[in-house]
Amino acid sequence: MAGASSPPPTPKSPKLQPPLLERAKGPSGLDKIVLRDPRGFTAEVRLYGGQVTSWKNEQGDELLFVSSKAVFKSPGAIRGGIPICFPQFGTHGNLEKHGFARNRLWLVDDNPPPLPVNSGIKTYADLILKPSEEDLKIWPHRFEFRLRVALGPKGDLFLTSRIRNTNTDGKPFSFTFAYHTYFSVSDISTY
Ligand SMILES: O=P(O)(O)OC[C@H]1O[C@@H](O)[C@H](O)[C@@H](O)[C@@H]1O
Repeated sequence: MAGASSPPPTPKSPKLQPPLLERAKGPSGLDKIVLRDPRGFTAEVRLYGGQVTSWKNEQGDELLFVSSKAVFKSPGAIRGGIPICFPQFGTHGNLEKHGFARNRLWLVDDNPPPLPVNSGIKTYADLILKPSEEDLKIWPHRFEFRLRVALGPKGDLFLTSRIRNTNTDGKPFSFTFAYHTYFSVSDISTY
């Protein structure tokens, strides 16, 4: 029809090539996603905790620390990598230390709302955490926590967190949050 204009296309994130993203099993049989960048960097994110537990450069050097005694199953938290402290950091509230997100099973987010496209990012994975009915008993706020883990063009690791209030009554809530990074160091005595 003359004069009609169609809406601009919604920007789409680049589609992942299957070899770059792989679902795999961790030491305790838990699902993890392995991200492989064509340039040789890799990262692993576990559904348990939405926790990044490995980040390697193109030489295969591990950049994160994970304790050899780490336990990868409920109800504990994985000691190492990048635990996500939410909805409480440390003991700043009445919840268990560092909140419960780090010891919940996250899901793969198959349909995340778009994020600004960074053309240098070829590999990323999206996870989502929503509270269970049990969680709502200890923290009565409905939310969607979306996490994108991405490898950038120089091997940088990008974590993008989006937390949405889905309370049906629109009631606001506050929270504290941290990426509790455990970086690998060659000699702790020099730090
Ligand atoms: O021992 P958690 O509960 O995994 O917490 C990890 C660390 O969290 C930090 O905030 C504390 O200062 C450390 O003492 C603690 O080791």
